[in-house]
Amino acid sequence: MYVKRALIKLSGEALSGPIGAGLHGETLGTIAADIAAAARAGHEIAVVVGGGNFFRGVQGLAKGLDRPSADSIGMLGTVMNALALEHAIEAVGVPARAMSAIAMPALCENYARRRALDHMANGKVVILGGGTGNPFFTTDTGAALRAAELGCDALLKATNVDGVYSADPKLDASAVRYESLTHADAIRRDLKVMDTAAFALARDSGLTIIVFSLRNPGCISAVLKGEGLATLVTP
Ligand SMILES: Nc1ncnc2c1ncn2[C@@H]1O[C@H](COP(=O)(O)OP(=O)(O)OP(=O)(O)O)[C@@H](O)[C@H]1O
Ligand SMILES: O=c1ccn([C@@H]2O[C@H](COP(=O)(O)O)[C@@H](O)[C@H]2O)c(=O)[nH]1
Repeated sequence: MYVKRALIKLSGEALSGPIGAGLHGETLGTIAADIAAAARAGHEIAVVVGGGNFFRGVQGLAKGLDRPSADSIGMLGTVMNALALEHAIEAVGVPARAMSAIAMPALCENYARRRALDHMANGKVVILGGGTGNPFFTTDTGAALRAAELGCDALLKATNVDGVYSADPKLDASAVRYESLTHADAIRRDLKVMDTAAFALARDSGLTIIVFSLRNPGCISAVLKGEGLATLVTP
């Protein structure tokens, strides 16, 4: 499917490239160039960034933090990624605006739906940090929420696997890849590529999810044109 207005959920872990944690400059540059090319080609783009390359709430729980504190640290990690991506996209000549669900006005704009829509209409790539702004959620759910409220044509989940499998392909070599499935299938089979809340919100909003790997340069532009290897999760 051709996607004019897209919400791209970018895995934080993918931004760490071969170093496995934090930010890998070359990987960040490659992804930013791909997003910039898509914006130049006329796609309206909002990006929700994950934070797995810096911190996930579960890591904090293991250190004895309570869930809200641990999740707050995780959300801060996503804002760090948003600022890095904003800079990398602007460095290749496309205007971008980082917006945070948690107010930190010295660093970036607060997220506001109408303002984000204005930026997109004016050709800016909007990068959304802070997830939903609430603990007990993930950036996948944040991505489904923003995709619905910004009227996006699809949610692109850009990650480190090339689609949705019958089980986690990193843990089960016999897992079978789906070309397409429904949100209800994904929830019923408890497929962990996204959390259940994200699948349910996408289902209730009639939002198609496209899951694909970030491994190949140019993959985001290709998927937006309806090309490339991906799994479609449809209503
Ligand atoms: N059924 C499945 N099909 C495909 N991938 C699956 C499945 N079950 C679990 N996974 C795993 O889901 C992961 C995708 O999550 P991703 O890396 O995008 O994490 P995230 O939490 O959304 O982002 P971050 O890296 O920022 O934490 C893959 O690493 C993959 O191994
Ligand atoms: O709405 C949200 C989004 C995220 N968090 C916390 O941030 C980390 C990193 O996000 P990922 O989706 O795993 O990339 C997550 O583990 C949560 O701890 C949040 O609290 N609320």
